[in-house]
Amino acid sequence: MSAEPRVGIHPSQASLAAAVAARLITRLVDVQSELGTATVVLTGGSIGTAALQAVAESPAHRAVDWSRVHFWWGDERFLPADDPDRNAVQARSALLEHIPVDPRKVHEFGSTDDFPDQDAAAEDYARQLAEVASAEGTEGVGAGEQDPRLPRFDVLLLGVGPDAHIASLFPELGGIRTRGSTTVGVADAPKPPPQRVSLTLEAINSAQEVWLTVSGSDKAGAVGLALAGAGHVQVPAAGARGRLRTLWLVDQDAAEQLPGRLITSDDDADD
Ligand SMILES: O=C(O)[C@H](O)[C@@H](O)[C@H](O)[C@H](O)COP(=O)(O)O
Repeated sequence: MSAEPRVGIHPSQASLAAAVAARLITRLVDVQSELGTATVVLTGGSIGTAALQAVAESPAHRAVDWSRVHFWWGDERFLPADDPDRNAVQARSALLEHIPVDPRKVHEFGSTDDFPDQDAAAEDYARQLAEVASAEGTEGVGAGEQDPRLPRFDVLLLGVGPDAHIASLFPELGGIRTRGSTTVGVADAPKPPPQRVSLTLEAINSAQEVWLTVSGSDKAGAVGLALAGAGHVQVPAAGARGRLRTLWLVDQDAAEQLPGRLITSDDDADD
């Protein structure tokens, strides 16, 4: 089971980041009231980081019990643990250092400090995912049968590159074609640094809700192609689907080449 994409358009990058933050807070509160613990998968990139900063700045974030939120990442740059280009380092300074997280629930990808290469870091992340999944069991799972190798992802955030990559799954490369594993090491990413680790498309698509957050006219072609139904090997963003909801949250500039039938305001994105 997977959900057809819905699109919400925002006037500017700042209003998009604020809207993603407000949605995320609301979703986490809702999941916590139903299940106790909630799980979010974070993304790197400009809008992903701006949204985390907007969560930190929103007084509403106090409604979330952050000690009962699990944080995972969709991908990571394979660099030293404290490198400022790591998605996790950026997420820490944008949000995680400002809220009372439980450090045992913050699951960063391994770094060059601890692993000889990106494949070893990817294997370790798959092991961590499976371990948390087995501790979680199948209680309170949402739409569809839960993959035993993966915890329940309530919201999975993705950025989209101008080439339509998501996480570190780039067009036509090995990562986007990977089947049968939940994570993958990437050796040849066209966006620096070349060495990265990523969830696979099958892991991404196990999420209850997938939100693709996109800003800027350099992404308009990628958004247009993905929503016009392109194939996921050429246009990885086209393949991202949540089980319950697939939301494209974009700003006006990124929406320039959207197929007309998909143009709605953000208020309609949930209909
Ligand atoms: O490591 C990364 O770079 C990201 O995880 C990547 O998938 C990112 O989200 C997109 O490239 C969009 O990035 P921007 O919003 O900065 O263009």
